[in-house]
Amino acid sequence: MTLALKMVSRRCVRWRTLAVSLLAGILVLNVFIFVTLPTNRQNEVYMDNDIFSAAAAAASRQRYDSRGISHLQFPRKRLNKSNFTSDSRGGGGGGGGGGGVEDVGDHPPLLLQEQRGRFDPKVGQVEHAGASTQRQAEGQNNGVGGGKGTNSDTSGSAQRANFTDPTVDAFVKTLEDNGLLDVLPGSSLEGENYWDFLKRQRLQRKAGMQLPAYKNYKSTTNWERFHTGIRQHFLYDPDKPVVDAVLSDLTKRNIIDVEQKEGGTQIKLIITYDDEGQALFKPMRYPRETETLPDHFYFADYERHIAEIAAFHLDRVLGFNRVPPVAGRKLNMTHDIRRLAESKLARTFFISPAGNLCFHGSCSYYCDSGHPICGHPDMLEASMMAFLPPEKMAHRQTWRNPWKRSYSKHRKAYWEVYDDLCEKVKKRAPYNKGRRLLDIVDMSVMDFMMGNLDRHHYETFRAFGNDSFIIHLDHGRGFGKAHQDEMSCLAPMLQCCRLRRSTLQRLVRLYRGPYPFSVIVRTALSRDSVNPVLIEPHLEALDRRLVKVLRVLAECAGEEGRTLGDVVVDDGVY
Ligand SMILES: Nc1ncnc2c1ncn2[C@@H]1O[C@H](COP(=O)(O)OP(=O)(O)OP(=O)(O)O)[C@@H](O)[C@H]1O
Ligand SMILES: [Mn+2]
Repeated sequence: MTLALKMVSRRCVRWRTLAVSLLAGILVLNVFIFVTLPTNRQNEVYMDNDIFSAAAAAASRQRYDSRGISHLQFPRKRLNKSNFTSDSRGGGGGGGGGGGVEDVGDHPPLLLQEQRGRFDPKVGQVEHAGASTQRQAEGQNNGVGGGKGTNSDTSGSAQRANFTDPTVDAFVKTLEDNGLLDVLPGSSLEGENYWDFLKRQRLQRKAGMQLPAYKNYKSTTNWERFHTGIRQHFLYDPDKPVVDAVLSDLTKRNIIDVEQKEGGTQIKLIITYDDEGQALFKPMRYPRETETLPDHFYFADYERHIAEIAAFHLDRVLGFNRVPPVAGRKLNMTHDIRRLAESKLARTFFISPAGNLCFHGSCSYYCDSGHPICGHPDMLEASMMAFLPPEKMAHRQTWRNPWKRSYSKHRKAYWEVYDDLCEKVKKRAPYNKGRRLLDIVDMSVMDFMMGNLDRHHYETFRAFGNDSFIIHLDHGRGFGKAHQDEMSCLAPMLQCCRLRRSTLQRLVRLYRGPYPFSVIVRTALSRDSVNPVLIEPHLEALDRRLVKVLRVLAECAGEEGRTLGDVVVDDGVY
C-alpha cells in the first residue's frame, strides 16, 4: 500500500516536472517570437486603452490599407489611463501621467517611417513664395505705429510677408464670399492697424464670470488687479492697463525672496517681490542661436527663457489672451538670487573656470555641474512669469491633452498613427460641448507657430466649470528649431478639420497684411527688456508657418463631404 502510494506520488512529481518544463518551453518560445519578429513590436502604438476599441482599430487599419500607406498590425493595448477628464499631474501611473519626462517602461522600437500616419515631415510643406507670391507693397505707411497704448503693428519698417500660397488665396476668397471674414461693419478697412482690428473683434467678446474669491476683493497691487480681472473667457483683458503694469513690475520691482519650485523637470525658481507678488523664473542657459539638439527628443530638450517670453507675446498677437504675463529680466545673481536663496539652493553656487558665477539647483533634468546656469560674470538673464492666483483663492484643474505625445523614445501616440482620434474625443465631455475642443485647436495652432511639442497637460480654473478658456502655460520648449515646421503640432486642427471663426479671421488678417505676422510679433517683442527676444530665423518661421496653417485647413475643408460650416465654427468666443 505504502509502496503503491509512493509510486503514485513519484509519478506525480515526474508529471509535475514535465508540466513545468513544458511551461518553461512555451515561455522561451514566446520570448523568442517576441524578440525575433520585430514587425510585431514596430507596429505597436502608444495609446489610451479607453478610447480604443477593436472595431475602431480595424476601421482605421482599413483606411490606411486602402490608402496604401501601410499594413498596421493590430496594436496591443498599452498604458494610459486617460479618459479625457482631469487627472493630477505626475500621478499618472503606467506612463500616462507625469510631465515632460521620458516615460519609463518597456519600449518597442519606433514605427517605421512608412508606417506613420499622415504626419510625415514632408507632408504639408509650403514652397517658398516665388515672384508671383511676393506681396505687393502698397500703402506702406498705413497703420504703422499701432493704435492706442503701447501696442503697435510694426517697428516702422514696412516689410511684406514673403510667403503666400494659391490654395490659401482661393480659400480666403471663399471665406470672404461667404461672409465669414466680416467682423463688424467696416471690417475690411484697408490698412487698418492689426491691433485696432483685434479691438474691433473684441467688441463681440463675452467675458463671463469673475473668480468668485475676487468678487468683492479690494486689489492694492498690480498682481491682485491681474487676478481680479481674470474672467471665465479670458485670462486678461488687453484693453485694460493692468497687464502692462504687471510686465513692468516683473522687470523692475525689488526681489525679496527666492526658492526652488518643487516638481517639474528643469530648474525653476519662485521669485517673491517686495509687494508680495510672485513670479516663476526660468534662467537663460544658452545663447539665442542655440537650437534643440538634433538627437534630443522634445522631452529632453532644454528649456529656453526666451520661448516663455515670446509665447506670451505670440498668444497676445493671436488674440487669445491665455498666457500669464511674462517679461525678461537681467538679474544680479549675487544680490538677487544667492543672497536670498535657501541653503539647499545656495550650496549649488560655484565659480566656473572662466570666472563666472554659476549654479545648478536640484531637479530631475540637467541639475548638475555638467549643466550649470552661469552669469556673465554674475549678470543672468531670465524669464519671469506672473503667478496665477494662489490655489486657495482659485483652484485649478489639470487635464491631460488628448493629443499628448508619447514621451517615449520608442513609441508613437495613437493620433500619430490613426486619424480618428477627434471622432472619439468630440463625443466625450468636456469636448462634446462648449468651447473646449476649439480651444484645443487654438492651442495646437499656437504650438505649431512656435514648434512646441511639449504639451502634455493643460489647466483650467475650476470655478469656471468646463465652458472656460484653457490657460496656456509652460512654453519653455518652444522656438527650438527655426528651420523645421513640425506639422504634427497641427494634428488637432487637421484631424478635427475645424477652427474657431474668430481665430481664422485673425490668421487671415495676418496673412493678408499689410504687415507680416513676423513684423507684428517682432514689434511686440521689442518692448521687452531683453530684446531681441527671438533671432530672425524664428520670426521668419512665423510667416512661413502661418501659410501652412491656412493651407492645411484649406485642404481639409476641400475634402469631399465637408461644408464650410463644419470647418469654420462660430461659437461666440472672441
Ligand atoms: N504662472 C504660473 N502661476 C502658477 N503656477 C504656475 C505658473 N506657471 C506654471 N505653474 C505651475 O508650475 C508647473 C510647472 O511649470 P512648467 O510647466 O512651466 O515647468 P516644467 O518644468 O516644464 O514642468 P513639467 O516638467 O511638469 O512640465 C505648471 O504645470 C503649473 O502647474
Ligand atoms: Mn514642461
